[in-house]
Amino acid sequence: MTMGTAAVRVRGLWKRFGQQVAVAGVDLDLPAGKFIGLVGPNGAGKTTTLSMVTGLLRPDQGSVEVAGHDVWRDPVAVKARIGVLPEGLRLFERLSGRELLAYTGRLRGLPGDEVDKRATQLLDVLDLAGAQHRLVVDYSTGMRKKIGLAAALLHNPEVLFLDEPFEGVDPVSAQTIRGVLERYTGSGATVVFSSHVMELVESLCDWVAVMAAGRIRATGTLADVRGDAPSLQAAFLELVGAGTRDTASDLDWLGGGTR
Ligand SMILES: Nc1ncnc2c1ncn2[C@@H]1O[C@H](COP(=O)(O)OP(=O)(O)OP(=O)(O)O)[C@@H](O)[C@H]1O
Repeated sequence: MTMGTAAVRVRGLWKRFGQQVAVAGVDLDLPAGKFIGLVGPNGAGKTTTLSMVTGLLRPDQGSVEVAGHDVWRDPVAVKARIGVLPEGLRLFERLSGRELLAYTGRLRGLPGDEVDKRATQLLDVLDLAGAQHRLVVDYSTGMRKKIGLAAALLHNPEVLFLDEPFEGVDPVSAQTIRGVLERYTGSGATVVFSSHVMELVESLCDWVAVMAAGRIRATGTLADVRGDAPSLQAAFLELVGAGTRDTASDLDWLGGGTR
């Protein structure tokens, strides 16, 4: 894939769960080689969108292309080119971290010695070398994110999708993950990650898509989306119209007063 082409191209994407419309007609072009943040409040539809984009959830309507291939017509081509760290990551709990990477690498069709080499480096960079022979079931939340990230990177994907990768991760591990991702995008790969933490997106991303109530509300470079607002957070609150409600008056019983 050449620079300048879209890493992800979404057209007319819809998903309903019963009465609930989770994704309401999303169109999105995400440029290759960027660090991209998909931001929005809880329930905006980020996870549902990423699940459909990565071939984990079938859309009601619409199309998705990743790295030039249609996700639903050509799933094998797409899955070979992407890495995914899903929300609520499920791992093989009774494997050690090292075994999990070995298994993932072989599933990806990599030769055994290459898997060993890459696994050793990833475990080292992600500060998991000391825990590599412990079972995944005994890993902490942050360690699980890191081993999940290692598994998603092992085959050197063109596009990496991360759903809330920093949730439950301590600042030191977050810095480590960040370093790995920056190096990876620096080499021309694309990272798409979802988050509701604006400061994080602002400090990491060069491109953002703002989502609310199942729709894309703004998309573009960080500077474009931020506009004249002092921060992405402020721009975001303006976009989704959440800055005006006086929440304090709704909770007048909270603190002090009657119990
Ligand atoms: N499997 C499901 N069944 C029913 N409703 C669902 C399902 N998955 C998502 N939803 C609903 O769709 C909407 C979008 O959810 P989604 O998880 O995509 O949001 P999100 O932006 O990822 O939120 P968060 O930041 O809280 O993870 C929500 O109203 C949610 O309740």
